[in-house]
Parts: sequence; structure tokens; C-alpha cells
Amino acid sequence: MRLTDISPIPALTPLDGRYKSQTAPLVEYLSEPALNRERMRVEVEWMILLANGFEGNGFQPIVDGVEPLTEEEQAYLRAIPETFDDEGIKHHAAHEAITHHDVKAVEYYIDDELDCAAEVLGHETQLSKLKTLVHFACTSEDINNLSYARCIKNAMEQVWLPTVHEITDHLVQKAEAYATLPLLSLTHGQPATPTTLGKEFAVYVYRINRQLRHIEAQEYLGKINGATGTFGAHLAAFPHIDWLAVSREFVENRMGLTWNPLTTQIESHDWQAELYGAVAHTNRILHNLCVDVWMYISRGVFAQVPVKGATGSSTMPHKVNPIRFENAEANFELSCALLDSLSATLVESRWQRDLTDSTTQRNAGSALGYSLLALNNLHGGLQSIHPNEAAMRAELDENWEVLGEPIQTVMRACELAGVEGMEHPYEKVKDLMRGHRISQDDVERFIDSLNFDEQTATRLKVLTPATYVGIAAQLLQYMR
Ligand SMILES: O=C(O)C[C@H](Nc1ncnc2c1ncn2[C@@H]1O[C@H](COP(=O)(O)O)[C@@H](O)[C@H]1O)C(=O)O
Repeated sequence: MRLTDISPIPALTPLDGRYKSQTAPLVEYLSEPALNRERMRVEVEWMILLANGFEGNGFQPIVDGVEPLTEEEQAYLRAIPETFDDEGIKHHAAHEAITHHDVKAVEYYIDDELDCAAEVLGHETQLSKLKTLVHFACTSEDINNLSYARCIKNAMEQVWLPTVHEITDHLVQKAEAYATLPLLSLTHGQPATPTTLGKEFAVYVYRINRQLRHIEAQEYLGKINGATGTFGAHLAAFPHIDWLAVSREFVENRMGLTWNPLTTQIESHDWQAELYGAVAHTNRILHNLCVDVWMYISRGVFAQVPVKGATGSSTMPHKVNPIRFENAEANFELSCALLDSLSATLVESRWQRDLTDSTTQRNAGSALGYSLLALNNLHGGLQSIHPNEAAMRAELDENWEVLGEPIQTVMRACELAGVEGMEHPYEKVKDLMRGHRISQDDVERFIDSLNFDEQTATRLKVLTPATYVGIAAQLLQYMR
């Protein structure tokens, strides 16, 4: 049997197949039906503005020959996108099969709805004669750019950002819970000055929060200015209208976007490049977190809570594998690859337009979908780990040589204060400690061999790898 004979056809990509339930929240904003529904919202709102005017023109019709639409007529128009369902999708597809133009098919879809208006409302209505107002003076990109901006803004605000915030909240909890829990640092993979587990989580919180601030301040630009951005058609039809003011009113107040007054046929997509750059950057920070946690698990710093009934390895029954972190790592990479491609290519278009952006933009959902999938796995993974404090202590206890740094630094301070016998502190400590395994006794003997005053010697002797963590816990105050 051919798999394409199965109905519905199995999904080609994992986002809409295996991981469908996890990516579902984005379907509402970034699927093709979502885009077409948004296009309808833009088209009907444009009609309402043209017919009813706005505060700036005293709520007079902007175009001649049209009466202001009644509340009922406006509600009828606004119901068109809201009732766009599976039948509507087929209806639109039937138009597109003939027009081979997706936005023209939206226009015809609305025309059909206007044809039924009198029958549905049960009385005569101006709407039956208003087909000519649909898409008035617009090029398809006027509709597309506004629709995409709104779809992507909603996807970010309703889905992606809340998911990242949940993870950040979880990381804050972990940072606070483990603020004072000492952890051996590794720089270059070698034992280094100890830190605390909480402070290491706080570093991630700080990094993510910086990116979130950029993303939350992101402008979503929109334009409605005709075929090559000159308002040529608008002025040809109605030369006395202040089309700049109408355009601005529509983009800012009706669409809730930032007005772009100066474009070719297309909105230049620079805001998309900015947004995708920041999302990719956040992905990469979280990818770094996945890899770090994976290695902490491998080192025994974290233990994983086994899921009841689940299998780690098909052949090694003892195993609990960190699969959620691995899944997240891979999907962050896929998301970044797509986001990088979108950012790089969307900002270029030949002369007043080429259509390469059209098919590229259709992948915004995939780019954010891979990120959402990664976020879900990362969140699940974080919820299933807890520190193995005994292993962490044992690791610290095996690495007394990390106290070489404080001892040589205190020796320097003593030398500066004129204490005898403190010359070449770095070299002296290096001779004792570099490349050697050092015990607590060795450290104490070394301290005793130097000319420290009693108070300083005691201060150094109470230092252990587990207490040599500076003000790590205090630094959490800066993470938010
Ligand atoms: O308002 C216009 O349409 C003006 C026109 N430019 C266009 N602007 C926006 N969409 C256009 C344009 N041209 C085609 N199409 C339709 O875009 C769709 C492209 O399909 P796909 O490659 O799958 O993304 C597919 O449905 C195409 O039919 C121009 O000549 O400048």
C-alpha cells in the first residue's frame, strides 16, 4: 500500500506528525488557514475604515458613493473570518485553484459572502453592492504584510513568549533553591574556582531575560500604500483624501502595528530579521543550557527522576537517558537554521519586489515550531532533574588544589603589606599544586609553612573547596 493512499495523508514533517500535539498552539496563528483568516480580517477592517472613516476625518466615509456601515453590517463583515472553518478552507481553495493567486482567492471568498448578506440578514443591505470595496486600491502585499505581522505577533505573544517565561520562572526557582549549594567549576574541563549551582542557573536567567526584553520591545511593522508604495491608485481614485493619515490610522489603530510609511511593494521585513535574530539568540542560550545540564547529568551533579513504566535503553535496563535535553538540543538547532535563513533572505527583494519572500515566510511557523518543541522538551527535562548533593560534595573534596588561587592571592596581599617571605606567591603555589592531587593536610601544611599572621592563617584554613564560593549566592539579586 502507498502511504499517500491513506486518508488523511500522513504528515511529511515531524512538526505536524509525531510532535503535532506539542506544536498545536502555533497552528492557531501560523498555519495557512490562520494566515487566510487574518487576510480576511485585514480586508474587512479596511472596508470598514473606508466606509466609516475615523476620528481624524470626523468619521465620514473615506470613499465617495458608500454609506457608513451599520453596526449589523460591520458585525456581518467581521464574522466572515471568525466563521472561516473547514468548509471555508475548501471554498477558498476552490477559488485559488482557478485564480492561482492566494490573496485574490480571499477577495473572491469575501465577495461570495457579500452575495449572501441580504439573505442572511433577512433584509436589503448595502453590503450586496460593496464587492468593489473589497481590496480597494490594495496590492496583495498590503494584505499579506499586515496579516503576517499580526500572525507572528500573536504567535510570539500568545505562545512562544509565555513558554519561555515558564522556563525562566522554573530556572529562577532552581537558582533560588540551589543558591548556596557548592559546585566544582570546570573551565577548559579542568577543576577551577568553585561556584554554586544556583548562581550558574542565575547566569542563564540573566542571559535569557536580556533577550526577552529585546523581544518584548520588538516593533512589528506594517504598511498599506499600494502596488509600489506611492499611494498612486488611491490618489487616482480620490485625490482629495489624506491617504497618509488613512494608512497610518489603519496600521496603527486598526491593526495594532507600527506604521511603515516608506516601502517598495513589500514591507521590507527588517523587523522580521530583527525578531528572528533575537529568537535564534535565545534558542542558542537555551541550547547551551541543554548541553550544560546534559554534561552535569553525565558527571553525576544531577540525578534524573525515572518516569514510571518508561524505558531508558532497549538493551541496558539500568539506564535513564537524558533524552529530553537531547531532543531540545536538536530542535533548537533546526529552529536556528530556519530562523537564520529567514533573517538572511527576507531582507532582500529585487527592485520593487520579487516573490521569493512569499514562500519563505510560510516557514515562520516551522521555525517557531521547532523552537516550541525544544522549549517543551527542555522544560520537561528540567522538571525531572535534581542535584545529587553527595556526588557534588565528593567532587569538591577530591579537588583541594582549587584553593591554590585564594592562597596565592592572600600571599600577594601580604607581600603588598610588606610581610616577609611572601615573594613569588604564584610560583610557590604552582610548585605545590600544579598537576598534583592535593589533600586537606597538604593545604594546611603549606599554609603553616608560610609567614601568615595567625588570623590570616585561620581564615585560610577554614576555607574548603565547598566554602570557597565567594558571594555566588548574593549575585542572584541581579538575575531578573
Ligand atoms: O497584488 C499583486 O498581486 C501584485 C503582484 N505581486 C504579488 N504580490 C503578492 N502575491 C502575489 C503577487 N504576484 C503573485 N502573487 C501570489 O503569491 C502566491 C505565491 O505563492 P507561493 O510561492 O507558494 O508563496 C501565489 O498565490 C501568487 O499568485 C505584482 O504583480 O506586483
